[in-house]
Amino acid sequence: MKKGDIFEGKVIRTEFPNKGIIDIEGQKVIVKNALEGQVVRFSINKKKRDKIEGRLLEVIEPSPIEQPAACKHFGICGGCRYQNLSYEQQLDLKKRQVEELIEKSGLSFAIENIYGSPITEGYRNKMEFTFGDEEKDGPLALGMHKKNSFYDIVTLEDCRIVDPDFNVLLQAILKYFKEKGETYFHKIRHEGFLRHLVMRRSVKTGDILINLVTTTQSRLDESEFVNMILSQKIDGKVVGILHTLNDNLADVVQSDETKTLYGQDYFYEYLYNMRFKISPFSFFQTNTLGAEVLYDQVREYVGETKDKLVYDLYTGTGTIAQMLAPVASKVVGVEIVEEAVEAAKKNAVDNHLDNCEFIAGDVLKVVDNLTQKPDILVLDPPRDGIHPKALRKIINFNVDEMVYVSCKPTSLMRDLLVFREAGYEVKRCCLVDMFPGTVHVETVVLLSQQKPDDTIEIDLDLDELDATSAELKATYQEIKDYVLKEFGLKVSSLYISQVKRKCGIEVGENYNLPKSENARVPQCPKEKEDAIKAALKYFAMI
Ligand SMILES: C[S@@+](CC[C@H](N)C(=O)[O-])C[C@H]1O[C@@H](n2cnc3c(N)ncnc32)[C@H](O)[C@@H]1O
Repeated sequence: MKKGDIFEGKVIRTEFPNKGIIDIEGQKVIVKNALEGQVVRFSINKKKRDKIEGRLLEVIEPSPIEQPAACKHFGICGGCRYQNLSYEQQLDLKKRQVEELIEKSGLSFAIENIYGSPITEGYRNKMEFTFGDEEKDGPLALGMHKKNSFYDIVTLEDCRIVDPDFNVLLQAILKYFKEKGETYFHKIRHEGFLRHLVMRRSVKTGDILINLVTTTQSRLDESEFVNMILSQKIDGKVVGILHTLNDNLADVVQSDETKTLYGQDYFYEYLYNMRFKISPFSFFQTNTLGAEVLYDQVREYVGETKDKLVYDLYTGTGTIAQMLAPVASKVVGVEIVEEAVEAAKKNAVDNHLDNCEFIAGDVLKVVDNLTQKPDILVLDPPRDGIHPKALRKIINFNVDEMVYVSCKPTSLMRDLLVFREAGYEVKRCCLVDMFPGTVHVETVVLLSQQKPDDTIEIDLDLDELDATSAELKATYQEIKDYVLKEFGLKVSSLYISQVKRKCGIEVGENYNLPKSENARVPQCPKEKEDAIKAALKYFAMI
């Protein structure tokens, strides 16, 4: 098998996020965007020692789980990859993908559930559209990057995941600039005017904030642009029109200067009847109704907060912090975007919360100054996860429990391995699908520090436990002694019981039952599990 060779094969599974796996002559080939069950033609485009990648050329046979996509741009637009699956199939696939990642990472915990988004279309409250051309030197386009393309843009006439108002406004703005013969900013030549169009809309009020991002290479007729937008027939209400000037070379929305052309430079969104002021550059969950599902899970995993000090690291506009504040002693939020911190402070005042503190800065540095040990930590970092040095400092807080919210399962797994090294185990985990139609999924985990006294509340009557088991060959003490001698590890009876059950050895019904409903049941770490399994093998029990 060499670069350029063409093959046909059936996709055996789709790994996170959208990697089709095909077995060719016993070798695993990764073909991006190929869906499990499809028969595809592909060419080999990368071959490294342990990794072969193919480029999808054609779907020869559809997958039995596929259905016609509702979106007319599906297959061309690089935005959504799972529009051709029923919502149930999407949820099932995302759950299986994360389960596979857990196993591949050598971690062992179960996903309790995957919670779906309350709405699966028009759920996005924010979208960043890009100006460009549909193909080289084609007419002006405004929309999303085409699938696998860095340059070409597909003009979106009817994007299914944004509010219909966005589609109307997008068309009107594109028409306006086309008629003016305006240019888009060319990423190679660094010439041109139009860069991005960012729209945000409150799901609860219908208020819309529009931000046009351009270079300074041309001039915008501000009042004409504003009047054109205000004359559009939409359901919501445009409350602010902004113009951001950005002459940076990087293809991201950032600001050298932002002018308010009309109305205000913020809007409000509501979560749990609390009001949040959202400014143009501050983070806010893009699926408002989905965010409430996500935060319900965060709240459940955080548990009892009465009289407790909570740190909400990577707090954005302070949503999680303010959701927990009414039932906590104090909440401290840390966020790198100053504008978001200002909004968070204002939000806390508006929501009549006087026990929230928000600190602007990098978590990596700010935690050095947080001398008080929190009772609970909530972590909701950006896609790349937690900076390794920040992770160390977070572990040094030595809290009993942490809730980690992640929008990228692969970076979460990397961070969980570090937490495990430091003695934290995943006690609970669930997924929340905030992004229907796309490959993304949000993961929430509850991490618990394993301590010897965690076992105090466990009801263990060892005599009763296995006395009836025909397979009983070694006592718990003999297993413990063996593991200590051979592996230098101390293991509890609870862990032995857990591993025995995993290995299919009958144990008494009473083992591992906590006395109270809220009692924590620590799970045997992988290293100890392996050692116990070795002992069970030694005593010929498995
Ligand atoms: C996934 S968002 C979570 C925000 C918030 N928890 C929410 O649910 O709306 C991650 C946030 O972390 C912020 N951030 C990124 N890097 C950071 C850093 N090094 N220190 C502090 N905040 C950071 C981002 O600006 C963003 O607001």
